[in-house]
Amino acid sequence: MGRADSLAIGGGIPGIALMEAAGRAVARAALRRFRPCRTLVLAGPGNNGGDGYVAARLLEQAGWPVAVAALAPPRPGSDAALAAARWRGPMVPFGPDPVARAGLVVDAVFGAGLARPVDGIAAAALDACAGRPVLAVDVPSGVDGATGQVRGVAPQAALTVTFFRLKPGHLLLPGRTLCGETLLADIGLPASVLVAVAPRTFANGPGALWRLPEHGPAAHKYARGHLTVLGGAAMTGAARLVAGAARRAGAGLVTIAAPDAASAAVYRCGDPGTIVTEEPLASLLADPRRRVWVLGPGLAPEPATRAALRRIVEAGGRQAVADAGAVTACAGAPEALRGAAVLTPHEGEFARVFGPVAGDRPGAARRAAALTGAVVLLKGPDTVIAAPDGRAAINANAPPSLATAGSGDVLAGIIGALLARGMAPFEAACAGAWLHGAAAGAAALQQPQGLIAEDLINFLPAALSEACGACPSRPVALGYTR
Ligand SMILES: NC(=O)C1=CN([C@@H]2O[C@H](COP(=O)(O)OP(=O)(O)OC[C@H]3O[C@@H](n4cnc5c(N)ncnc54)[C@H](O)[C@@H]3O)[C@@H](O)[C@H]2O)[C@@H](O)CC1
Ligand SMILES: [K+]
Repeated sequence: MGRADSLAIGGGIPGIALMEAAGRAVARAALRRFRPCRTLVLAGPGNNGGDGYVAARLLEQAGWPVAVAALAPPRPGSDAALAAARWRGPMVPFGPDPVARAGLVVDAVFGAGLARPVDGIAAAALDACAGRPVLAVDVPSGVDGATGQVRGVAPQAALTVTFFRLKPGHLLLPGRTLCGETLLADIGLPASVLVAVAPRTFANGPGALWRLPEHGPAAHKYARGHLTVLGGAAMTGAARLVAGAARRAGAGLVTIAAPDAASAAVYRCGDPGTIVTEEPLASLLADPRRRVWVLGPGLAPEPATRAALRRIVEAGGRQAVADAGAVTACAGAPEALRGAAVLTPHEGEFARVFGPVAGDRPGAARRAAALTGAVVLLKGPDTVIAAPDGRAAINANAPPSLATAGSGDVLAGIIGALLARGMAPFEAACAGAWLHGAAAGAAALQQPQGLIAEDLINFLPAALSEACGACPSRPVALGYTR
């Protein structure tokens, strides 16, 4: 964001014009969302505070009773100093006391320039915001815009107004929750600066599905991909969920390869696809049409699992999704994951192989992707998908109902199916995470309580149809003649 600002300023847009636009967006949001009330603007010494002075002036012009409390004066000659000079209304001492008397607090203490944990009187004033309506400028002060983590303290905002584009901290937890509702305002930065900035972090959406390869009318099931799920002898339900999800997500053919002991259980519980048992891996790998493999759900984290992954990867021309046991089987030997297409660990599994996430999900996922050469999908309510080339997407459409056993198996199956259908690993993982959340969202509308992973599978076709149906590049149907 800093680079976008300076490119725009270098391109002839004055910094104060951007600040005026930002402050105007904040004032407008206050006028729309809150009733006129005694309003306190907490202003920091940087440009975030500058936005606050502008908002204070405009709200006062709208007739609201406004006061500003400044943590420290802006640097002389800065845009923020100019914005502060244009504020002629009352100043009150900074601290918790004026916060306690305010009907609305505009939090303009720190934004993108947060440099260290918030402490002292700034922390006391922000702590005093608890229970009061807070409108945060750019981000609730104390939330790290790059990681979503709280540094020191941060208030719970009812509304956050941010500028130009969302930042990772608006999507990652706990930042996303602390923002309350997030409103994105256009402050006149031209979209062309994005090309120059070339961001490597994205908010995940259904866009990757628009590139789902299409198959002509003559395509047979192998053209839509043959997916093999390597299942274990215990926890047979996991392989079943993977296979069921993969079939609903459009794989042409799905096979579960499982030990003999598992077959009765797999058959008994529904219709997962084809099942082969006790067939040596070598003979399964002899068929080149078995291009995509999902390993892990229901497999034990043991050397045999690791060896199976290596054999599949080293067979060449194969894509492997490693989940759960297939990931943790490589604890202490992350290089064994090299050559896999997509890894889908949750934070605990991730830590066992790559070390603790330590509050930086995008950073941790990127490091693991660079180390293994695989796309790393770090699961959670704020799933991060990182590619070895440094791209990362943050997925924020997952409802809490997804936190249930088997939900990760469904995700692995979706990703496997999208790979089988010809998507590239990063796109398949991004699209898979989105579909998973969209299916859960649709399920929650029909059935707000009691969602289980099996139900999720049934909502996949609708989620897939909706996401693909939104595709602008699809040809328009010509209709039929009678
Ligand atoms: N031209 C621009 O760059 C624009 C910036 N905008 C606003 O500017 C903000 C970024 O401005 P800045 O880069 O000036 O940064 P901030 O205003 O977020 O904060 C920087 C200031 O806070 C101090 N500081 C940082 N962490 C501290 C801590 N923990 N305790 C005490 N002091 C601390 C720094 O020493 C510095 O003085 C954005 O969040 C946005 O609100 C908007 O006005 C749009 C235009
Ligand atoms: K702020």
